Amino acid sequence: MSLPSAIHTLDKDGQEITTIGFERFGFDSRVPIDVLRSLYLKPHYVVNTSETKVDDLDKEEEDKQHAVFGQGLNAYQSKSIYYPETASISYTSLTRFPPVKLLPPSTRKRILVTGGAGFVGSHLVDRLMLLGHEVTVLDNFFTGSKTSLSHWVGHPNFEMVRHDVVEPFMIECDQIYHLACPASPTHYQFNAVKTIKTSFIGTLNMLGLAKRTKARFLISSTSEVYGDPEVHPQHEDYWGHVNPIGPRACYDEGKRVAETLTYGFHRQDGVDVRVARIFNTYGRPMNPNDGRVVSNFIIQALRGEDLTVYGDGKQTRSFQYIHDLIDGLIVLMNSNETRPCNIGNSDEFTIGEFAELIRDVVERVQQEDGVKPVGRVQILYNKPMPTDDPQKRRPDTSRAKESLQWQSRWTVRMGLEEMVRYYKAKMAEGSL
Ligand SMILES: O=c1ccn([C@@H]2O[C@H](COP(=O)(O)OP(=O)(O)O[C@H]3OC[C@@H](O)[C@H](O)[C@H]3O)[C@@H](O)[C@H]2O)c(=O)[nH]1
Repeated sequence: MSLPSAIHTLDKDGQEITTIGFERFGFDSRVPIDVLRSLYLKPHYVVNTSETKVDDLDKEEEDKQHAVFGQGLNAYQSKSIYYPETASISYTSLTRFPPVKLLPPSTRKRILVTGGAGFVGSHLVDRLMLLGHEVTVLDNFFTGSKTSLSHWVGHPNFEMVRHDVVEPFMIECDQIYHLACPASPTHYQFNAVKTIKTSFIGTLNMLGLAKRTKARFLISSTSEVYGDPEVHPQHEDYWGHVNPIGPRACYDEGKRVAETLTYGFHRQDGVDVRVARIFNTYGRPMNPNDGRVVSNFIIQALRGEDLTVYGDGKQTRSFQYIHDLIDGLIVLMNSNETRPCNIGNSDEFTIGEFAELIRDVVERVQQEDGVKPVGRVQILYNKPMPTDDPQKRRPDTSRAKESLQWQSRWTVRMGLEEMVRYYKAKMAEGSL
């Protein structure tokens, strides 16, 4: 089989990205990008009809799709085979796990990741596993999915537990990445009381665990703690402008109280803490139905539907690709920085400009793949602005630069191209 040409990704300085991660603060987080892609860009479903045999699909279509991203690397994924005639599905298991680093016990860490089956969590877990650590994932699967980590199930370094962090959990560990909480406005507003309970009680439980085990504790906070900011760009010293009773408050105020708790345990009990304030992040496997702007616009453009901008489209956001965020989280965890740290990309767009960029990227990818456009999708400005939607948002990342020597490497366009290709492949499979 002839392989489609591999994707070359250039960073902001025009250098090809072949490896992700850094060696910093005595912790080496580098892994080849192709190995990571072979895990997260693999199509999930193979559709099996009476005309096609599963074996043919495995060898031909799936490997071809996969090779675009993985440069011919073997796929380390279980498969989900869908039989439309009987509306049933069968799952295959792995015969071999992706190779992980062999670390001596002195450097191998026992790491707990709450929300590890979610969008950010699953990328973090892939990275920590490949680096050779022992990883335990807690997830209640409200927004996370088991399939995002199915390639690790059964691995001796990996455990996945269905658990809701609002209940206490006991385990011996060295580091805790506490990510559990729905993050898209649609999901976190679905059950506001549950969201604030997750941030408050869930964080209280995990800090209690960190205190008992003396584990280092990192919480994923958010740019939403700045609310609808009156200071631009947002530096960590800015206290924010949040409506405490509005529809976003369950998330904003939940994360603010989670930060307060974190520093309470730090001052009172000496818990070793790290606080990442995460700005808008995108990438696969962002839930295509979670309502966030990046997945909405990409899917609309791929389907030939008009793009729905809320309000006048003059509100701004700054989007970072998932790999930059994971680099930032790992560097922060292993640094000595105990103050809150913004992790984001400072390239700022109005949402109107961003809609144009996505339309452009989708058209370019379609052209490269020889797809004839039926017509140009339109950008519509006739939807109401959601209540309390922040008017502008851009991180001041000077603290991360100075203290972590971290800054984003991915251009927004490069990340979007990878994501567009992934969703396009999923649509071609019929699984989106
Ligand atoms: O279809 C859409 C979706 C969204 N939007 C707009 O696009 C902007 C971004 O919206 P998103 O829902 O993607 O994300 P928001 O910035 O509102 O919230 C996010 O903030 C940071 C993170 O903590 C969370 O991921 C999320 O809460 C908003 O102004 C929104 O009104 C559209 O114009 N059209």
